[in-house]
Amino acid sequence: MNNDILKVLYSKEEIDNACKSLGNEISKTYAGKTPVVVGVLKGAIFFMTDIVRAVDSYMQIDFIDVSSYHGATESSGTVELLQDINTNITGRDVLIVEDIVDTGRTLKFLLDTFADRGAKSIKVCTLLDKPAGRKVDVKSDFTGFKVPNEFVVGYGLDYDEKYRNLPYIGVLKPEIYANK
Ligand SMILES: O=P(O)(O)OC[C@H]1O[C@H](OP(=O)(O)OP(=O)(O)O)[C@H](O)[C@@H]1O
Ligand code: HPA
Repeated sequence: MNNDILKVLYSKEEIDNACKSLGNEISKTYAGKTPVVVGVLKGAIFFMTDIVRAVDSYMQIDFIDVSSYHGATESSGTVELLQDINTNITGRDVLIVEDIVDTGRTLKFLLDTFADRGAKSIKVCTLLDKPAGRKVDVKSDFTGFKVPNEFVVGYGLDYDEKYRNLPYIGVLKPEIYANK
């Protein structure tokens, strides 16, 4: 599996450090509050479990499962809601935890959905931001790393459902997806 990786962008140690520093920022922002922290499945699974443990604040956690890539390196353009949260977020402070913001379509869908439900505030924490991929105008409040315009995998991020279990984030060799 490691042979499919062109280069490592962020090691496990760099990711751990980013989680610590984001956790400190988030703790300050939510001091005295009890946000609902929503992890976006499946990509954000590992980041979510690391980030919530780095935050010193009362919180509720929940998960939402959305999908738009379907085995490709380009967004299908349509965000499908596969599984909703169980928490009533009306009047609540919501923190969305994402692995990556690329076109921004997934995040826009989530921001609109949670705003329609009457969230008191909505903030976004993403490990990776790929500004060159943006198709819709959305922004993250807490960002780990800005990544170049390349398809990245590992630490939850997949290509065709593979590579999520890599402990680091790397760039996939183009021949892996070119031959599909
Ligand atoms: O900014 P965007 O272009 O919308 O891309 C970002 C989204 O794409 C990926 O999810 P995907 O749809 O691949 O589902 P997954 O998390 O289950 O892999 C990723 O986990 C983000 O949620
Ligand atoms: O670069 C990426 N890698 C994996 N999943 C993604 N979803 C959006 N962009 C990416």
